[in-house]
Amino acid sequence: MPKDYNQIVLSILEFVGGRDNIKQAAHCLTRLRLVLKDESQVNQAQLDAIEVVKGSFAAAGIFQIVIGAGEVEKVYRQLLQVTGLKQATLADVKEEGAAKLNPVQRLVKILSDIFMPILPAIITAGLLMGINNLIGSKGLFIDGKSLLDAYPGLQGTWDLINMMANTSFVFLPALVGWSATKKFGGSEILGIVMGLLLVHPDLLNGWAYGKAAAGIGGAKLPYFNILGVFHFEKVGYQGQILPILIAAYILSQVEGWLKKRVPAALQLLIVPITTIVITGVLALGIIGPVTRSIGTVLTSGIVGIYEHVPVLGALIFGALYAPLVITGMHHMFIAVDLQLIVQNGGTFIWPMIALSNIAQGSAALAMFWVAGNGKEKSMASTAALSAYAGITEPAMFGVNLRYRYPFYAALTGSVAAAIFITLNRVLAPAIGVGGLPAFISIFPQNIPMFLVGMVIAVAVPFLLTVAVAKHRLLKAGKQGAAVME
Ligand SMILES: OC[C@H]1O[C@H](O[C@H]2O[C@H](CO)[C@@H](O)[C@H](O)[C@H]2O)[C@H](O)[C@@H](O)[C@@H]1O
Repeated sequence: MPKDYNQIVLSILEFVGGRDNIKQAAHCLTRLRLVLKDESQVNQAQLDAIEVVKGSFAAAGIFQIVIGAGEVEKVYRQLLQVTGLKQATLADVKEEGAAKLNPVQRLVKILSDIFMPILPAIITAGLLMGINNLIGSKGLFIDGKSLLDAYPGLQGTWDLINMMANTSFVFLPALVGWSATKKFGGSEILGIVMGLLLVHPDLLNGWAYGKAAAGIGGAKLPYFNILGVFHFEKVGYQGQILPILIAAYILSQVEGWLKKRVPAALQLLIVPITTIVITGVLALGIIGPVTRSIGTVLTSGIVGIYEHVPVLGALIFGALYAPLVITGMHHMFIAVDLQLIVQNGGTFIWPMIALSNIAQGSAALAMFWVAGNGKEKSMASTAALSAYAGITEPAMFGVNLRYRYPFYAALTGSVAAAIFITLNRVLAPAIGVGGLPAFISIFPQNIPMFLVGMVIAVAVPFLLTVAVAKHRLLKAGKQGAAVME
């Protein structure tokens, strides 16, 4: 029987507090996103019981109703018709939602919004680095030798892959500069220039900073001497994110301030050059050195937790990462990962992220195994595949959260795997695909322990989910329905 979308919309309206409680409405691929005046008016139990609703939650100031791909547009169209609300874009709704956040939530959201667009570049680097690791590691395929030692003809290919892999890391400030100025409302091209300035070849390469600062082997820090009055370090910020984040914010402010004051006819002549010179001097003279020190302190703090209370850290992260993905704020961890890679030589966070994603995939796979009907089965298999490739939303919203127990099983597996790899000091030199291919982006000497972690992340959620499903079947004595309740 065809669905009555008019009735569905009327029910949704009733349980979100009526038409008057909705400020704005948009939709994404699977969810209806509402900015509500008062979220306490929502009757969530009744809302979730509506035929097409697969779940609902509030995150980042937006009330999200999971409906599913294809169907959500129909509900949205009907909602606009019934309520007379104006069509809004996701960006409009996000902006409106952000106004409701507290300062910490807002900061997390800003970081997430900045790092999400550069993810493809970073993952490409992680995958290429992984391939290079495999070719260059001794004893991985041949006793005491790397593939490179055994087949020297691979050297040229290895060098080329290495260069491609490094590119996003060496020029990371330019990527962040683009994304951050975009977020802060400045000119993206000036953000890119500012990022490139911070890694200019005339500056001492940032990777050599420690050696030069400590005077190892007679190395010295070079300085800019500005008219004999100011002296500041002539050092680059390769792979660093804090200096460009702050510089991009200041650049956007300076540019915005100037644009409001300089007559339109003179703007191109005056605004970009003044913006770049002011921000460039501040970036190299103050922001860079200060944020380098802040970065060192923050990294030491995170590494300190990892060193002193590894189990607690892994437990919290393993359990909270997936819920954070639900809110969409998880991309801020890219910033933490990058900071750890540059200052700690590797990240212990991203390997846990990959295992958390795998755990969600395995719970969905178990639902595929136990699901009775064709539609549920196909949904669960597609969702599991997607999570194994690093994208967990279909598994979480489409399967695991709908039935809850697979989600808890996935969290249990994620925690167990996170504790295991943390105790075994698994580190990654880069961020790769956070799913089954993740192992190639782990330091070669840590790959065996990471693979054990992967087995845990696959087996625990799968077995737990199947066990609970079978238990429900036994209790209910009928196929399908009990599993899917
Ligand atoms: O943090 C690096 C990872 O980023 C992506 O995964 C994360 O975002 C996905 C989309 O929101 C989400 O489904 C996943 O659970 C998050 O870990 C990327 O897909 C991963 O490959 C990458 O390692």
